[in-house]
Amino acid sequence: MGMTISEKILAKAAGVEKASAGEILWAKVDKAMMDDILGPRVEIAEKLKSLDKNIWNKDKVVVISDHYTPPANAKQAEIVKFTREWSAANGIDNYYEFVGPCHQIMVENGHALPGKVIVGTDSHTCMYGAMGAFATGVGSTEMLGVLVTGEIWFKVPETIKVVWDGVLPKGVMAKDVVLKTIGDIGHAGATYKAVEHVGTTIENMIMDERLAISNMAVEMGAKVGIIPSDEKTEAYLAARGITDGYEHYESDADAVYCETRHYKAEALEPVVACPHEVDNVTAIKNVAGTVIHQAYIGSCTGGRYNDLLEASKVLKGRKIAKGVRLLISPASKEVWDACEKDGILRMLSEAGGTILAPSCGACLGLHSGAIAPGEICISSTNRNFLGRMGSKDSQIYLASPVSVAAAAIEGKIADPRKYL
Ligand SMILES: CC(C)[C@H](C(=O)O)[C@@H](O)C(=O)O
Ligand code: SF4
Repeated sequence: MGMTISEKILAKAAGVEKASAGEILWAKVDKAMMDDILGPRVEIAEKLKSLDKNIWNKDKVVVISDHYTPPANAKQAEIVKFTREWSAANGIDNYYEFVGPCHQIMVENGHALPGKVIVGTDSHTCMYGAMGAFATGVGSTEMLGVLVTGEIWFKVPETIKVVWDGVLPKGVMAKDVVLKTIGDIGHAGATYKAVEHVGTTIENMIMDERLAISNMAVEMGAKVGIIPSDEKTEAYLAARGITDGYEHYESDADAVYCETRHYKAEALEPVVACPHEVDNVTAIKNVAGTVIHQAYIGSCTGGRYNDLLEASKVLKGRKIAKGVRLLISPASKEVWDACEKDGILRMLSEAGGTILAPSCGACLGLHSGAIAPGEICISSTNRNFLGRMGSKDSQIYLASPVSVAAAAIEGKIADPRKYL
């Protein structure tokens, strides 16, 4: 009986020949990521000191201040200062701040490589599954164990295989693919499972699109959301000067899956996740005309170069509706710079968009872009829980960047395909 990609990566990390779903094993961690909100807080630092232990391998630790940058108040500034100083005092060279959400920074800087085991103090660490890594979010206490031992235990997850074949229609993006998948599997339907995304639709996706898919694995309860790495992954890494130090894995033809789902890309139309659950998914045509007050394009889910590029194609030569706010937060400084160089930010701004700093910001209502009571926001982010982006008396529709852009033009939820 063959192995799935997850079983293979975990077997390698545990130093064993074979691993099967359900087994418990201790895996060596290749990279440990901590963000400013759940990372090296005072408790972790105090505990580490009291254990009088050193960090197992400082080169394998990455710390990123992203949820509280730019700080909205003194408290947030203090947390960023503590995170910065803790990282310096502990010899963590891989420290980043004010450059955007942690997951985009991890991928852009080559900290998420194929075949690796990566854990992070953020639930969307699963995003690196798009690079062919076994990557998952952990709590601060588990991270403390990793910092000291360099290892963590896993129950090898069963795998759900999700096959998307065919060519996506114009105006339909990876975000529609993953929302449709989550809508069908349910927000807890993949709890503690690995979801493996394969098929010609996925193979033909650029990395920016694959990252959006793996980013949302946790929104169906999954441990990881893996896409087998390939020549596109290699090219993405080579463009960043990384040509070795990783290995490709793919599932065996006779690997065992607990479930397999098949989808035809041509049948997919633009969808939204309606308030207040990510799996409350329906076709845009069923909610078209819903008035919106804010349109948001940003976050580690939907703020990448391709997201802003596709949104700019919808908005090119057009203006957003009077009374609507279109906020755009590039997923990183690198994305900002590239979009500025290519005139994309200018185009979005001329359409009436407001460009915000690369940050977690509005995605979880921490600062720039929070929404008021009674307001409705359509957003390219990954969560629409009650109060997620601000007031508990507001509503969030999750959609692709082109659907967000179309809604900004009309001031109400609209099908993006008419603008392309
Ligand atoms: C870190 C934490 C506050 C949270 C997560 O773990 O995902 C946040 O990033 C989010 O998107 O809800
Ligand atoms: S951008 Fe949003 S989803 Fe991503 S890490 Fe930040 S808060 Fe979490």
